[in-house]
Amino acid sequence: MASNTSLVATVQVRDLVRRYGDRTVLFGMDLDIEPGEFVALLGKSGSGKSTLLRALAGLDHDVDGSGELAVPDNVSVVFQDSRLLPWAKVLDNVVLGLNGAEERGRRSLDEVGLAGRENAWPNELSGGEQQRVALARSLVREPELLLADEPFGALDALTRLKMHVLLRKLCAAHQPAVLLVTHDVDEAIVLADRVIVLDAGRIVAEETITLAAPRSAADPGFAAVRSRLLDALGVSV
Ligand SMILES: Nc1ncnc2c1ncn2[C@@H]1O[C@H](COP(=O)(O)OP(=O)(O)OP(=O)(O)O)[C@@H](O)[C@H]1O
Repeated sequence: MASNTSLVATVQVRDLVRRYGDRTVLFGMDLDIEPGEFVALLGKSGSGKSTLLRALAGLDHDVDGSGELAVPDNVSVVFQDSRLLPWAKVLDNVVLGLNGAEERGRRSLDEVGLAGRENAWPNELSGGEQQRVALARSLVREPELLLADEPFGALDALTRLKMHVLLRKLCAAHQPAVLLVTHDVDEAIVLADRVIVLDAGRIVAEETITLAAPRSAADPGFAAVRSRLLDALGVSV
């Protein structure tokens, strides 16, 4: 018998307006993110990307605005800096606030390639390793929605590429819906199912990425998507 259950979007944003004082930075935004969908958000500096992410994370109590937001209860956020507690060891950072989750925490550390580092202090890890811990801390909570604000922005190019591979693997395993804020057009194309371009608080372009895996910048299809996105960003090459 055919099922008539319809897919309910994990994120529903309707007519979202956000203002700092008398300055409007999001102008009536609409956005749906489906379960397990990976959406990347591109935009120039100041276009409103972090404001949108903070609204979805419920971290924007200081901002005026209106509109409707539906997000799941179980949301994890990863920022550019890992925000690990310096006085807690790696495993304790991962399972902070979760009772009896040590075994799950160990498995998460294993998944991000940090088995054996459970008892290290955060300052004994490289920047890339600290971001791996931040990912483990998010994913151990099995979020329905993962919000990531430039999570690889502070990493060197090689580490960033390794983190792309890791994030794809983790998303395939855990299937959260993802909203990734990034300045990096290639990162967006490599990782996302859909890329959205924001300009001055409005969505000005959207691309569904259908390139076959592994996605390579050498692929002509990749170059075509990149060129359209750069156009939308107002960058001529
Ligand atoms: N707390 C705040 N008070 C006043 N204005 C703010 C505040 N936070 C952000 N803004 C302004 O809102 C606009 C959008 O900021 P937002 O941080 O969302 O942009 P962004 O696209 O994430 O930029 P970036 O890529 O540089 O991080 C910017 O012009 C910024 O100056």
